[in-house]
Amino acid sequence: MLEIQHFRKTYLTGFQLEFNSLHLSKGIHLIKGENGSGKSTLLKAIAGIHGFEGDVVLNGLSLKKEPIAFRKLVNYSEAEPLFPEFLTMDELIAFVAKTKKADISQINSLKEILGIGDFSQNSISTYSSGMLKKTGLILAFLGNPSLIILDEPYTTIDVGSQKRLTELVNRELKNGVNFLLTSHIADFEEFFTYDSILNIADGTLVHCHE
Ligand SMILES: Nc1ncnc2c1ncn2[C@@H]1O[C@H](COP(=O)(O)OP(=O)(O)OP(=O)(O)O)[C@@H](O)[C@H]1O
Repeated sequence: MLEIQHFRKTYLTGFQLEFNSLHLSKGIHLIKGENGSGKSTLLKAIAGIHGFEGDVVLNGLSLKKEPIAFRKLVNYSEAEPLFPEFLTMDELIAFVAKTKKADISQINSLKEILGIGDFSQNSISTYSSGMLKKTGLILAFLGNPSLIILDEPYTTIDVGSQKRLTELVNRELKNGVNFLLTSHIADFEEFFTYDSILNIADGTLVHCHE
């Protein structure tokens, strides 16, 4: 499903993440690592959000050679999402739904699963951290992505929403969607049957088990 070749990302601060190759099969994969180890850095690179050396290939499509087609297949939810404060969730959803070709029934279903209610009509400036996270999560499921990247999806959302999010991920897995996740929650590894677990430490990435 996903191939990463000759990956290197260096920040001006001196932090570097580097590995030669990674192959992930279809399914769901977990990336673990201590604070500051580089999990978000890797996810943002795979999502095509920031530059890096090397290439990422999803279902045969190269991020470097076919960036627009690649990005159409990948959806991403940030660990701590930030959105323009003057917009409402509904306006953000409408914009992303258009680019991702999502229909109204999918939007309504995602809003119900995450317990949004009428809150989506309010401007983002009024949102709690949980509501901000839910906004990012809804955007990440819109359309028909091949890969959904969720960075710390369970942080800040309530227990009921966590449970329904787990059911949603499992449902989409059955529909053939692939997932790449990170989490700090201790019992998170029990939530899913992972196809592989990876660990980032000392500036590199290794498979823990498959
Ligand atoms: N835009 C940036 N510019 C410079 N350094 C950065 C930038 N983003 C991240 N870093 C640094 O890169 C390293 C890895 O950060 P990253 O956010 O990828 O870690 P993480 O594993 O996701 O951490 P956490 O578990 O705390 O979310 C850290 O040392 C961080 O300070």
